[in-house]
Amino acid sequence: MQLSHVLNLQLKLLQQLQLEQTLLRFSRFGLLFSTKTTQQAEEEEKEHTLNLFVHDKSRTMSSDLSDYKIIKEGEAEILMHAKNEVFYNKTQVNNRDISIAVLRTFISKRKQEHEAYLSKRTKGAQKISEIDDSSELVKGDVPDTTPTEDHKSNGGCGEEEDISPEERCSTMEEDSVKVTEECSTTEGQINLSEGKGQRELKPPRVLEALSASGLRSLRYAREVEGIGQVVALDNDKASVEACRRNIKFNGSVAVSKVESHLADARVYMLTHPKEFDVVDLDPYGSPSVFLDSAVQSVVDGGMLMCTATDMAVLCGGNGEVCYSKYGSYPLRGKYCHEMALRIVLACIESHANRYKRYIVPVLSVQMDFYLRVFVRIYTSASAMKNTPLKLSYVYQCTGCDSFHLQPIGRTISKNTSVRYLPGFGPVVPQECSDCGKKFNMGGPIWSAPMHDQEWVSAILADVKSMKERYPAYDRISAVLTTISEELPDVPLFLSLHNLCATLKCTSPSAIIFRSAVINAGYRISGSHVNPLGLKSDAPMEVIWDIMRCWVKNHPVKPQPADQPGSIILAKEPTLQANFARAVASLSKAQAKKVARFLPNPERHWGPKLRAGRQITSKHVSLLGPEAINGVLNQEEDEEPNSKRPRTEDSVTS
Ligand SMILES: C[S@@+](CC[C@H](N)C(=O)[O-])C[C@H]1O[C@@H](n2cnc3c(N)ncnc32)[C@H](O)[C@@H]1O
Ligand SMILES: [Zn+2]
Repeated sequence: MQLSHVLNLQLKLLQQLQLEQTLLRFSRFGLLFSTKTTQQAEEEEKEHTLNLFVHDKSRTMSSDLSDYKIIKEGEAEILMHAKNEVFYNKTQVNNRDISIAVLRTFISKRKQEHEAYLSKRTKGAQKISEIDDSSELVKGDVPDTTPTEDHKSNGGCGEEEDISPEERCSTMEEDSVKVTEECSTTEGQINLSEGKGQRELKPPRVLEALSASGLRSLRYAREVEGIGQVVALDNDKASVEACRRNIKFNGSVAVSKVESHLADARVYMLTHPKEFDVVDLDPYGSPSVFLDSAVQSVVDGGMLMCTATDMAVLCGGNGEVCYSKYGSYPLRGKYCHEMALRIVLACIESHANRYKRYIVPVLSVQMDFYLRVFVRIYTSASAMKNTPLKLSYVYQCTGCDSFHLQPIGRTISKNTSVRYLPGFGPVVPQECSDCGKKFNMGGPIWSAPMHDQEWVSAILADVKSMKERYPAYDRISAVLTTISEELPDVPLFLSLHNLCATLKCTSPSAIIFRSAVINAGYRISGSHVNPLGLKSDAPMEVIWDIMRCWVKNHPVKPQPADQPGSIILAKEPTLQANFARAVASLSKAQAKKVARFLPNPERHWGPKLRAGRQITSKHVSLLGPEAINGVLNQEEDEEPNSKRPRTEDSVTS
């Protein structure tokens, strides 16, 4: 809707309400105590904001209202300058919708955990009281189990003693600790109100560290029930100005909940340690420079939400750049988008470990042109020792599609103690046992689960229960459905097309291949990052045996003997593959014909540049070739789709 049209409507409304103008007003933009309906009051607030905006001489943008339009996403509305469309990136609606869904689930889980904590404490208190009664103590001697304000909470650790978990853990031997994790924070336990165990659970405080025009913060404040204060930061003056205007434009709920600051997010987060239940990082490009301060700003049991749009870097375009930013080497396999997720998770874990903290991923999504991870953060020097068990290097064969994971650490358990040791290696010989070629080594990556399937089900159920509240419902429910069916304990995936390209054979259908894997006694699933990706716990030699059997029935043309495919096919299979269709060869969603992958809703569905910058071919690493092609093709006035590569996203299930 045009802004002038909105203004006209609002002015008409104002004339009708002239008599009511003398009604009490608590603050310029605050609550109205009047006979007006809430909607009328909100409309008036908007008009007031617009008037102030028009007469405000200090703003940096044009005062011609026709230069602005109102953008509505979810329940939030923002004013956007026509010349600065970077203030609104429509493609990020999926990102914001998923974040809202995770936030809703976080609030409900946090409440459940708090209730469980309280009931545990009450039972504990009763027990102590019984013991004390039986030992004939006077009433006043019964210890008070209510956590005090001064008590140092560690998400449940160290509640009984006035000793920090760090202190407790530092008294332990270096590589041998009790299995009973005295210091570890039970996953799922939460910080109670800013690190101080309290009976009352305060609404969660959210920090949107890189907020731009504040759309995300406004959506959080207006759409997520039970949310507390939302702090929106940006180091760009025009963005903060826009954000403040938008807060006012969104009425009293937004005004009371969202505050905007001009600040460098890194400084702000460092100076607000363990203060926010949720920290949201949504940068242009890489989040790497924000991670160290972000992991420190989250309360124990709180959540870090983090976007990365530098997919070209994370996917191996410039391996050395990725290493410098994230501390991991990417590989250019078909699984590179999942590897990107796992590189970011490993990087966050590494920053968390510096502060005796560790992460528990609840959801990791790669979609459109970016990735987004949602991890909870806990403090425990003891649990942190498990980090090397959750990280692996990846050996990727340069000749065939084989890959192998090399865990960084291992443990030996004896009675009640665990010894932490370096991993055995190498897990592969110098030359690939399938095709004889050498390996590239990438990583380290996060090789533990990157989603918590219980969370995924809860998020999906929540999304389905309020379809109309998610503008990107179709897309996010499809992605969440596919994630809910991913094998949780199998990092990375195979590409059936690549296997066939190596052997130069025709491809079996996914159902036939899946059946053969299942019939051989292994598990197999899809992957949300690639409609053609197949996750399986079957070892590579089993996969190649299945393919050898397939080629026996579907012969290939003779190839030079030194080709990887020829070397693989020269060996006889030790396993007799059974291609009979297995019941589980279709996932539940596939069987029910539930959408798992959706095409992009429109052309040029991609990222945007910082305010004021023009897209050129130099931006390929930030935006990806698709977006670049789109813009450059448009510039050249060519048919925009003519040069665009067909993306995997555009394949429907
Ligand atoms: C991609 S935009 C954020 C979009 C927003 N989260 C949303 O959903 O609409 C990234 C923002 O980060 C801001 N930014 C970059 N570096 C920053 C820093 N060090 N501190 C604070 N803000 C920063 C930029 O000015 C920009 O507005
Ligand atoms: Zn090989």
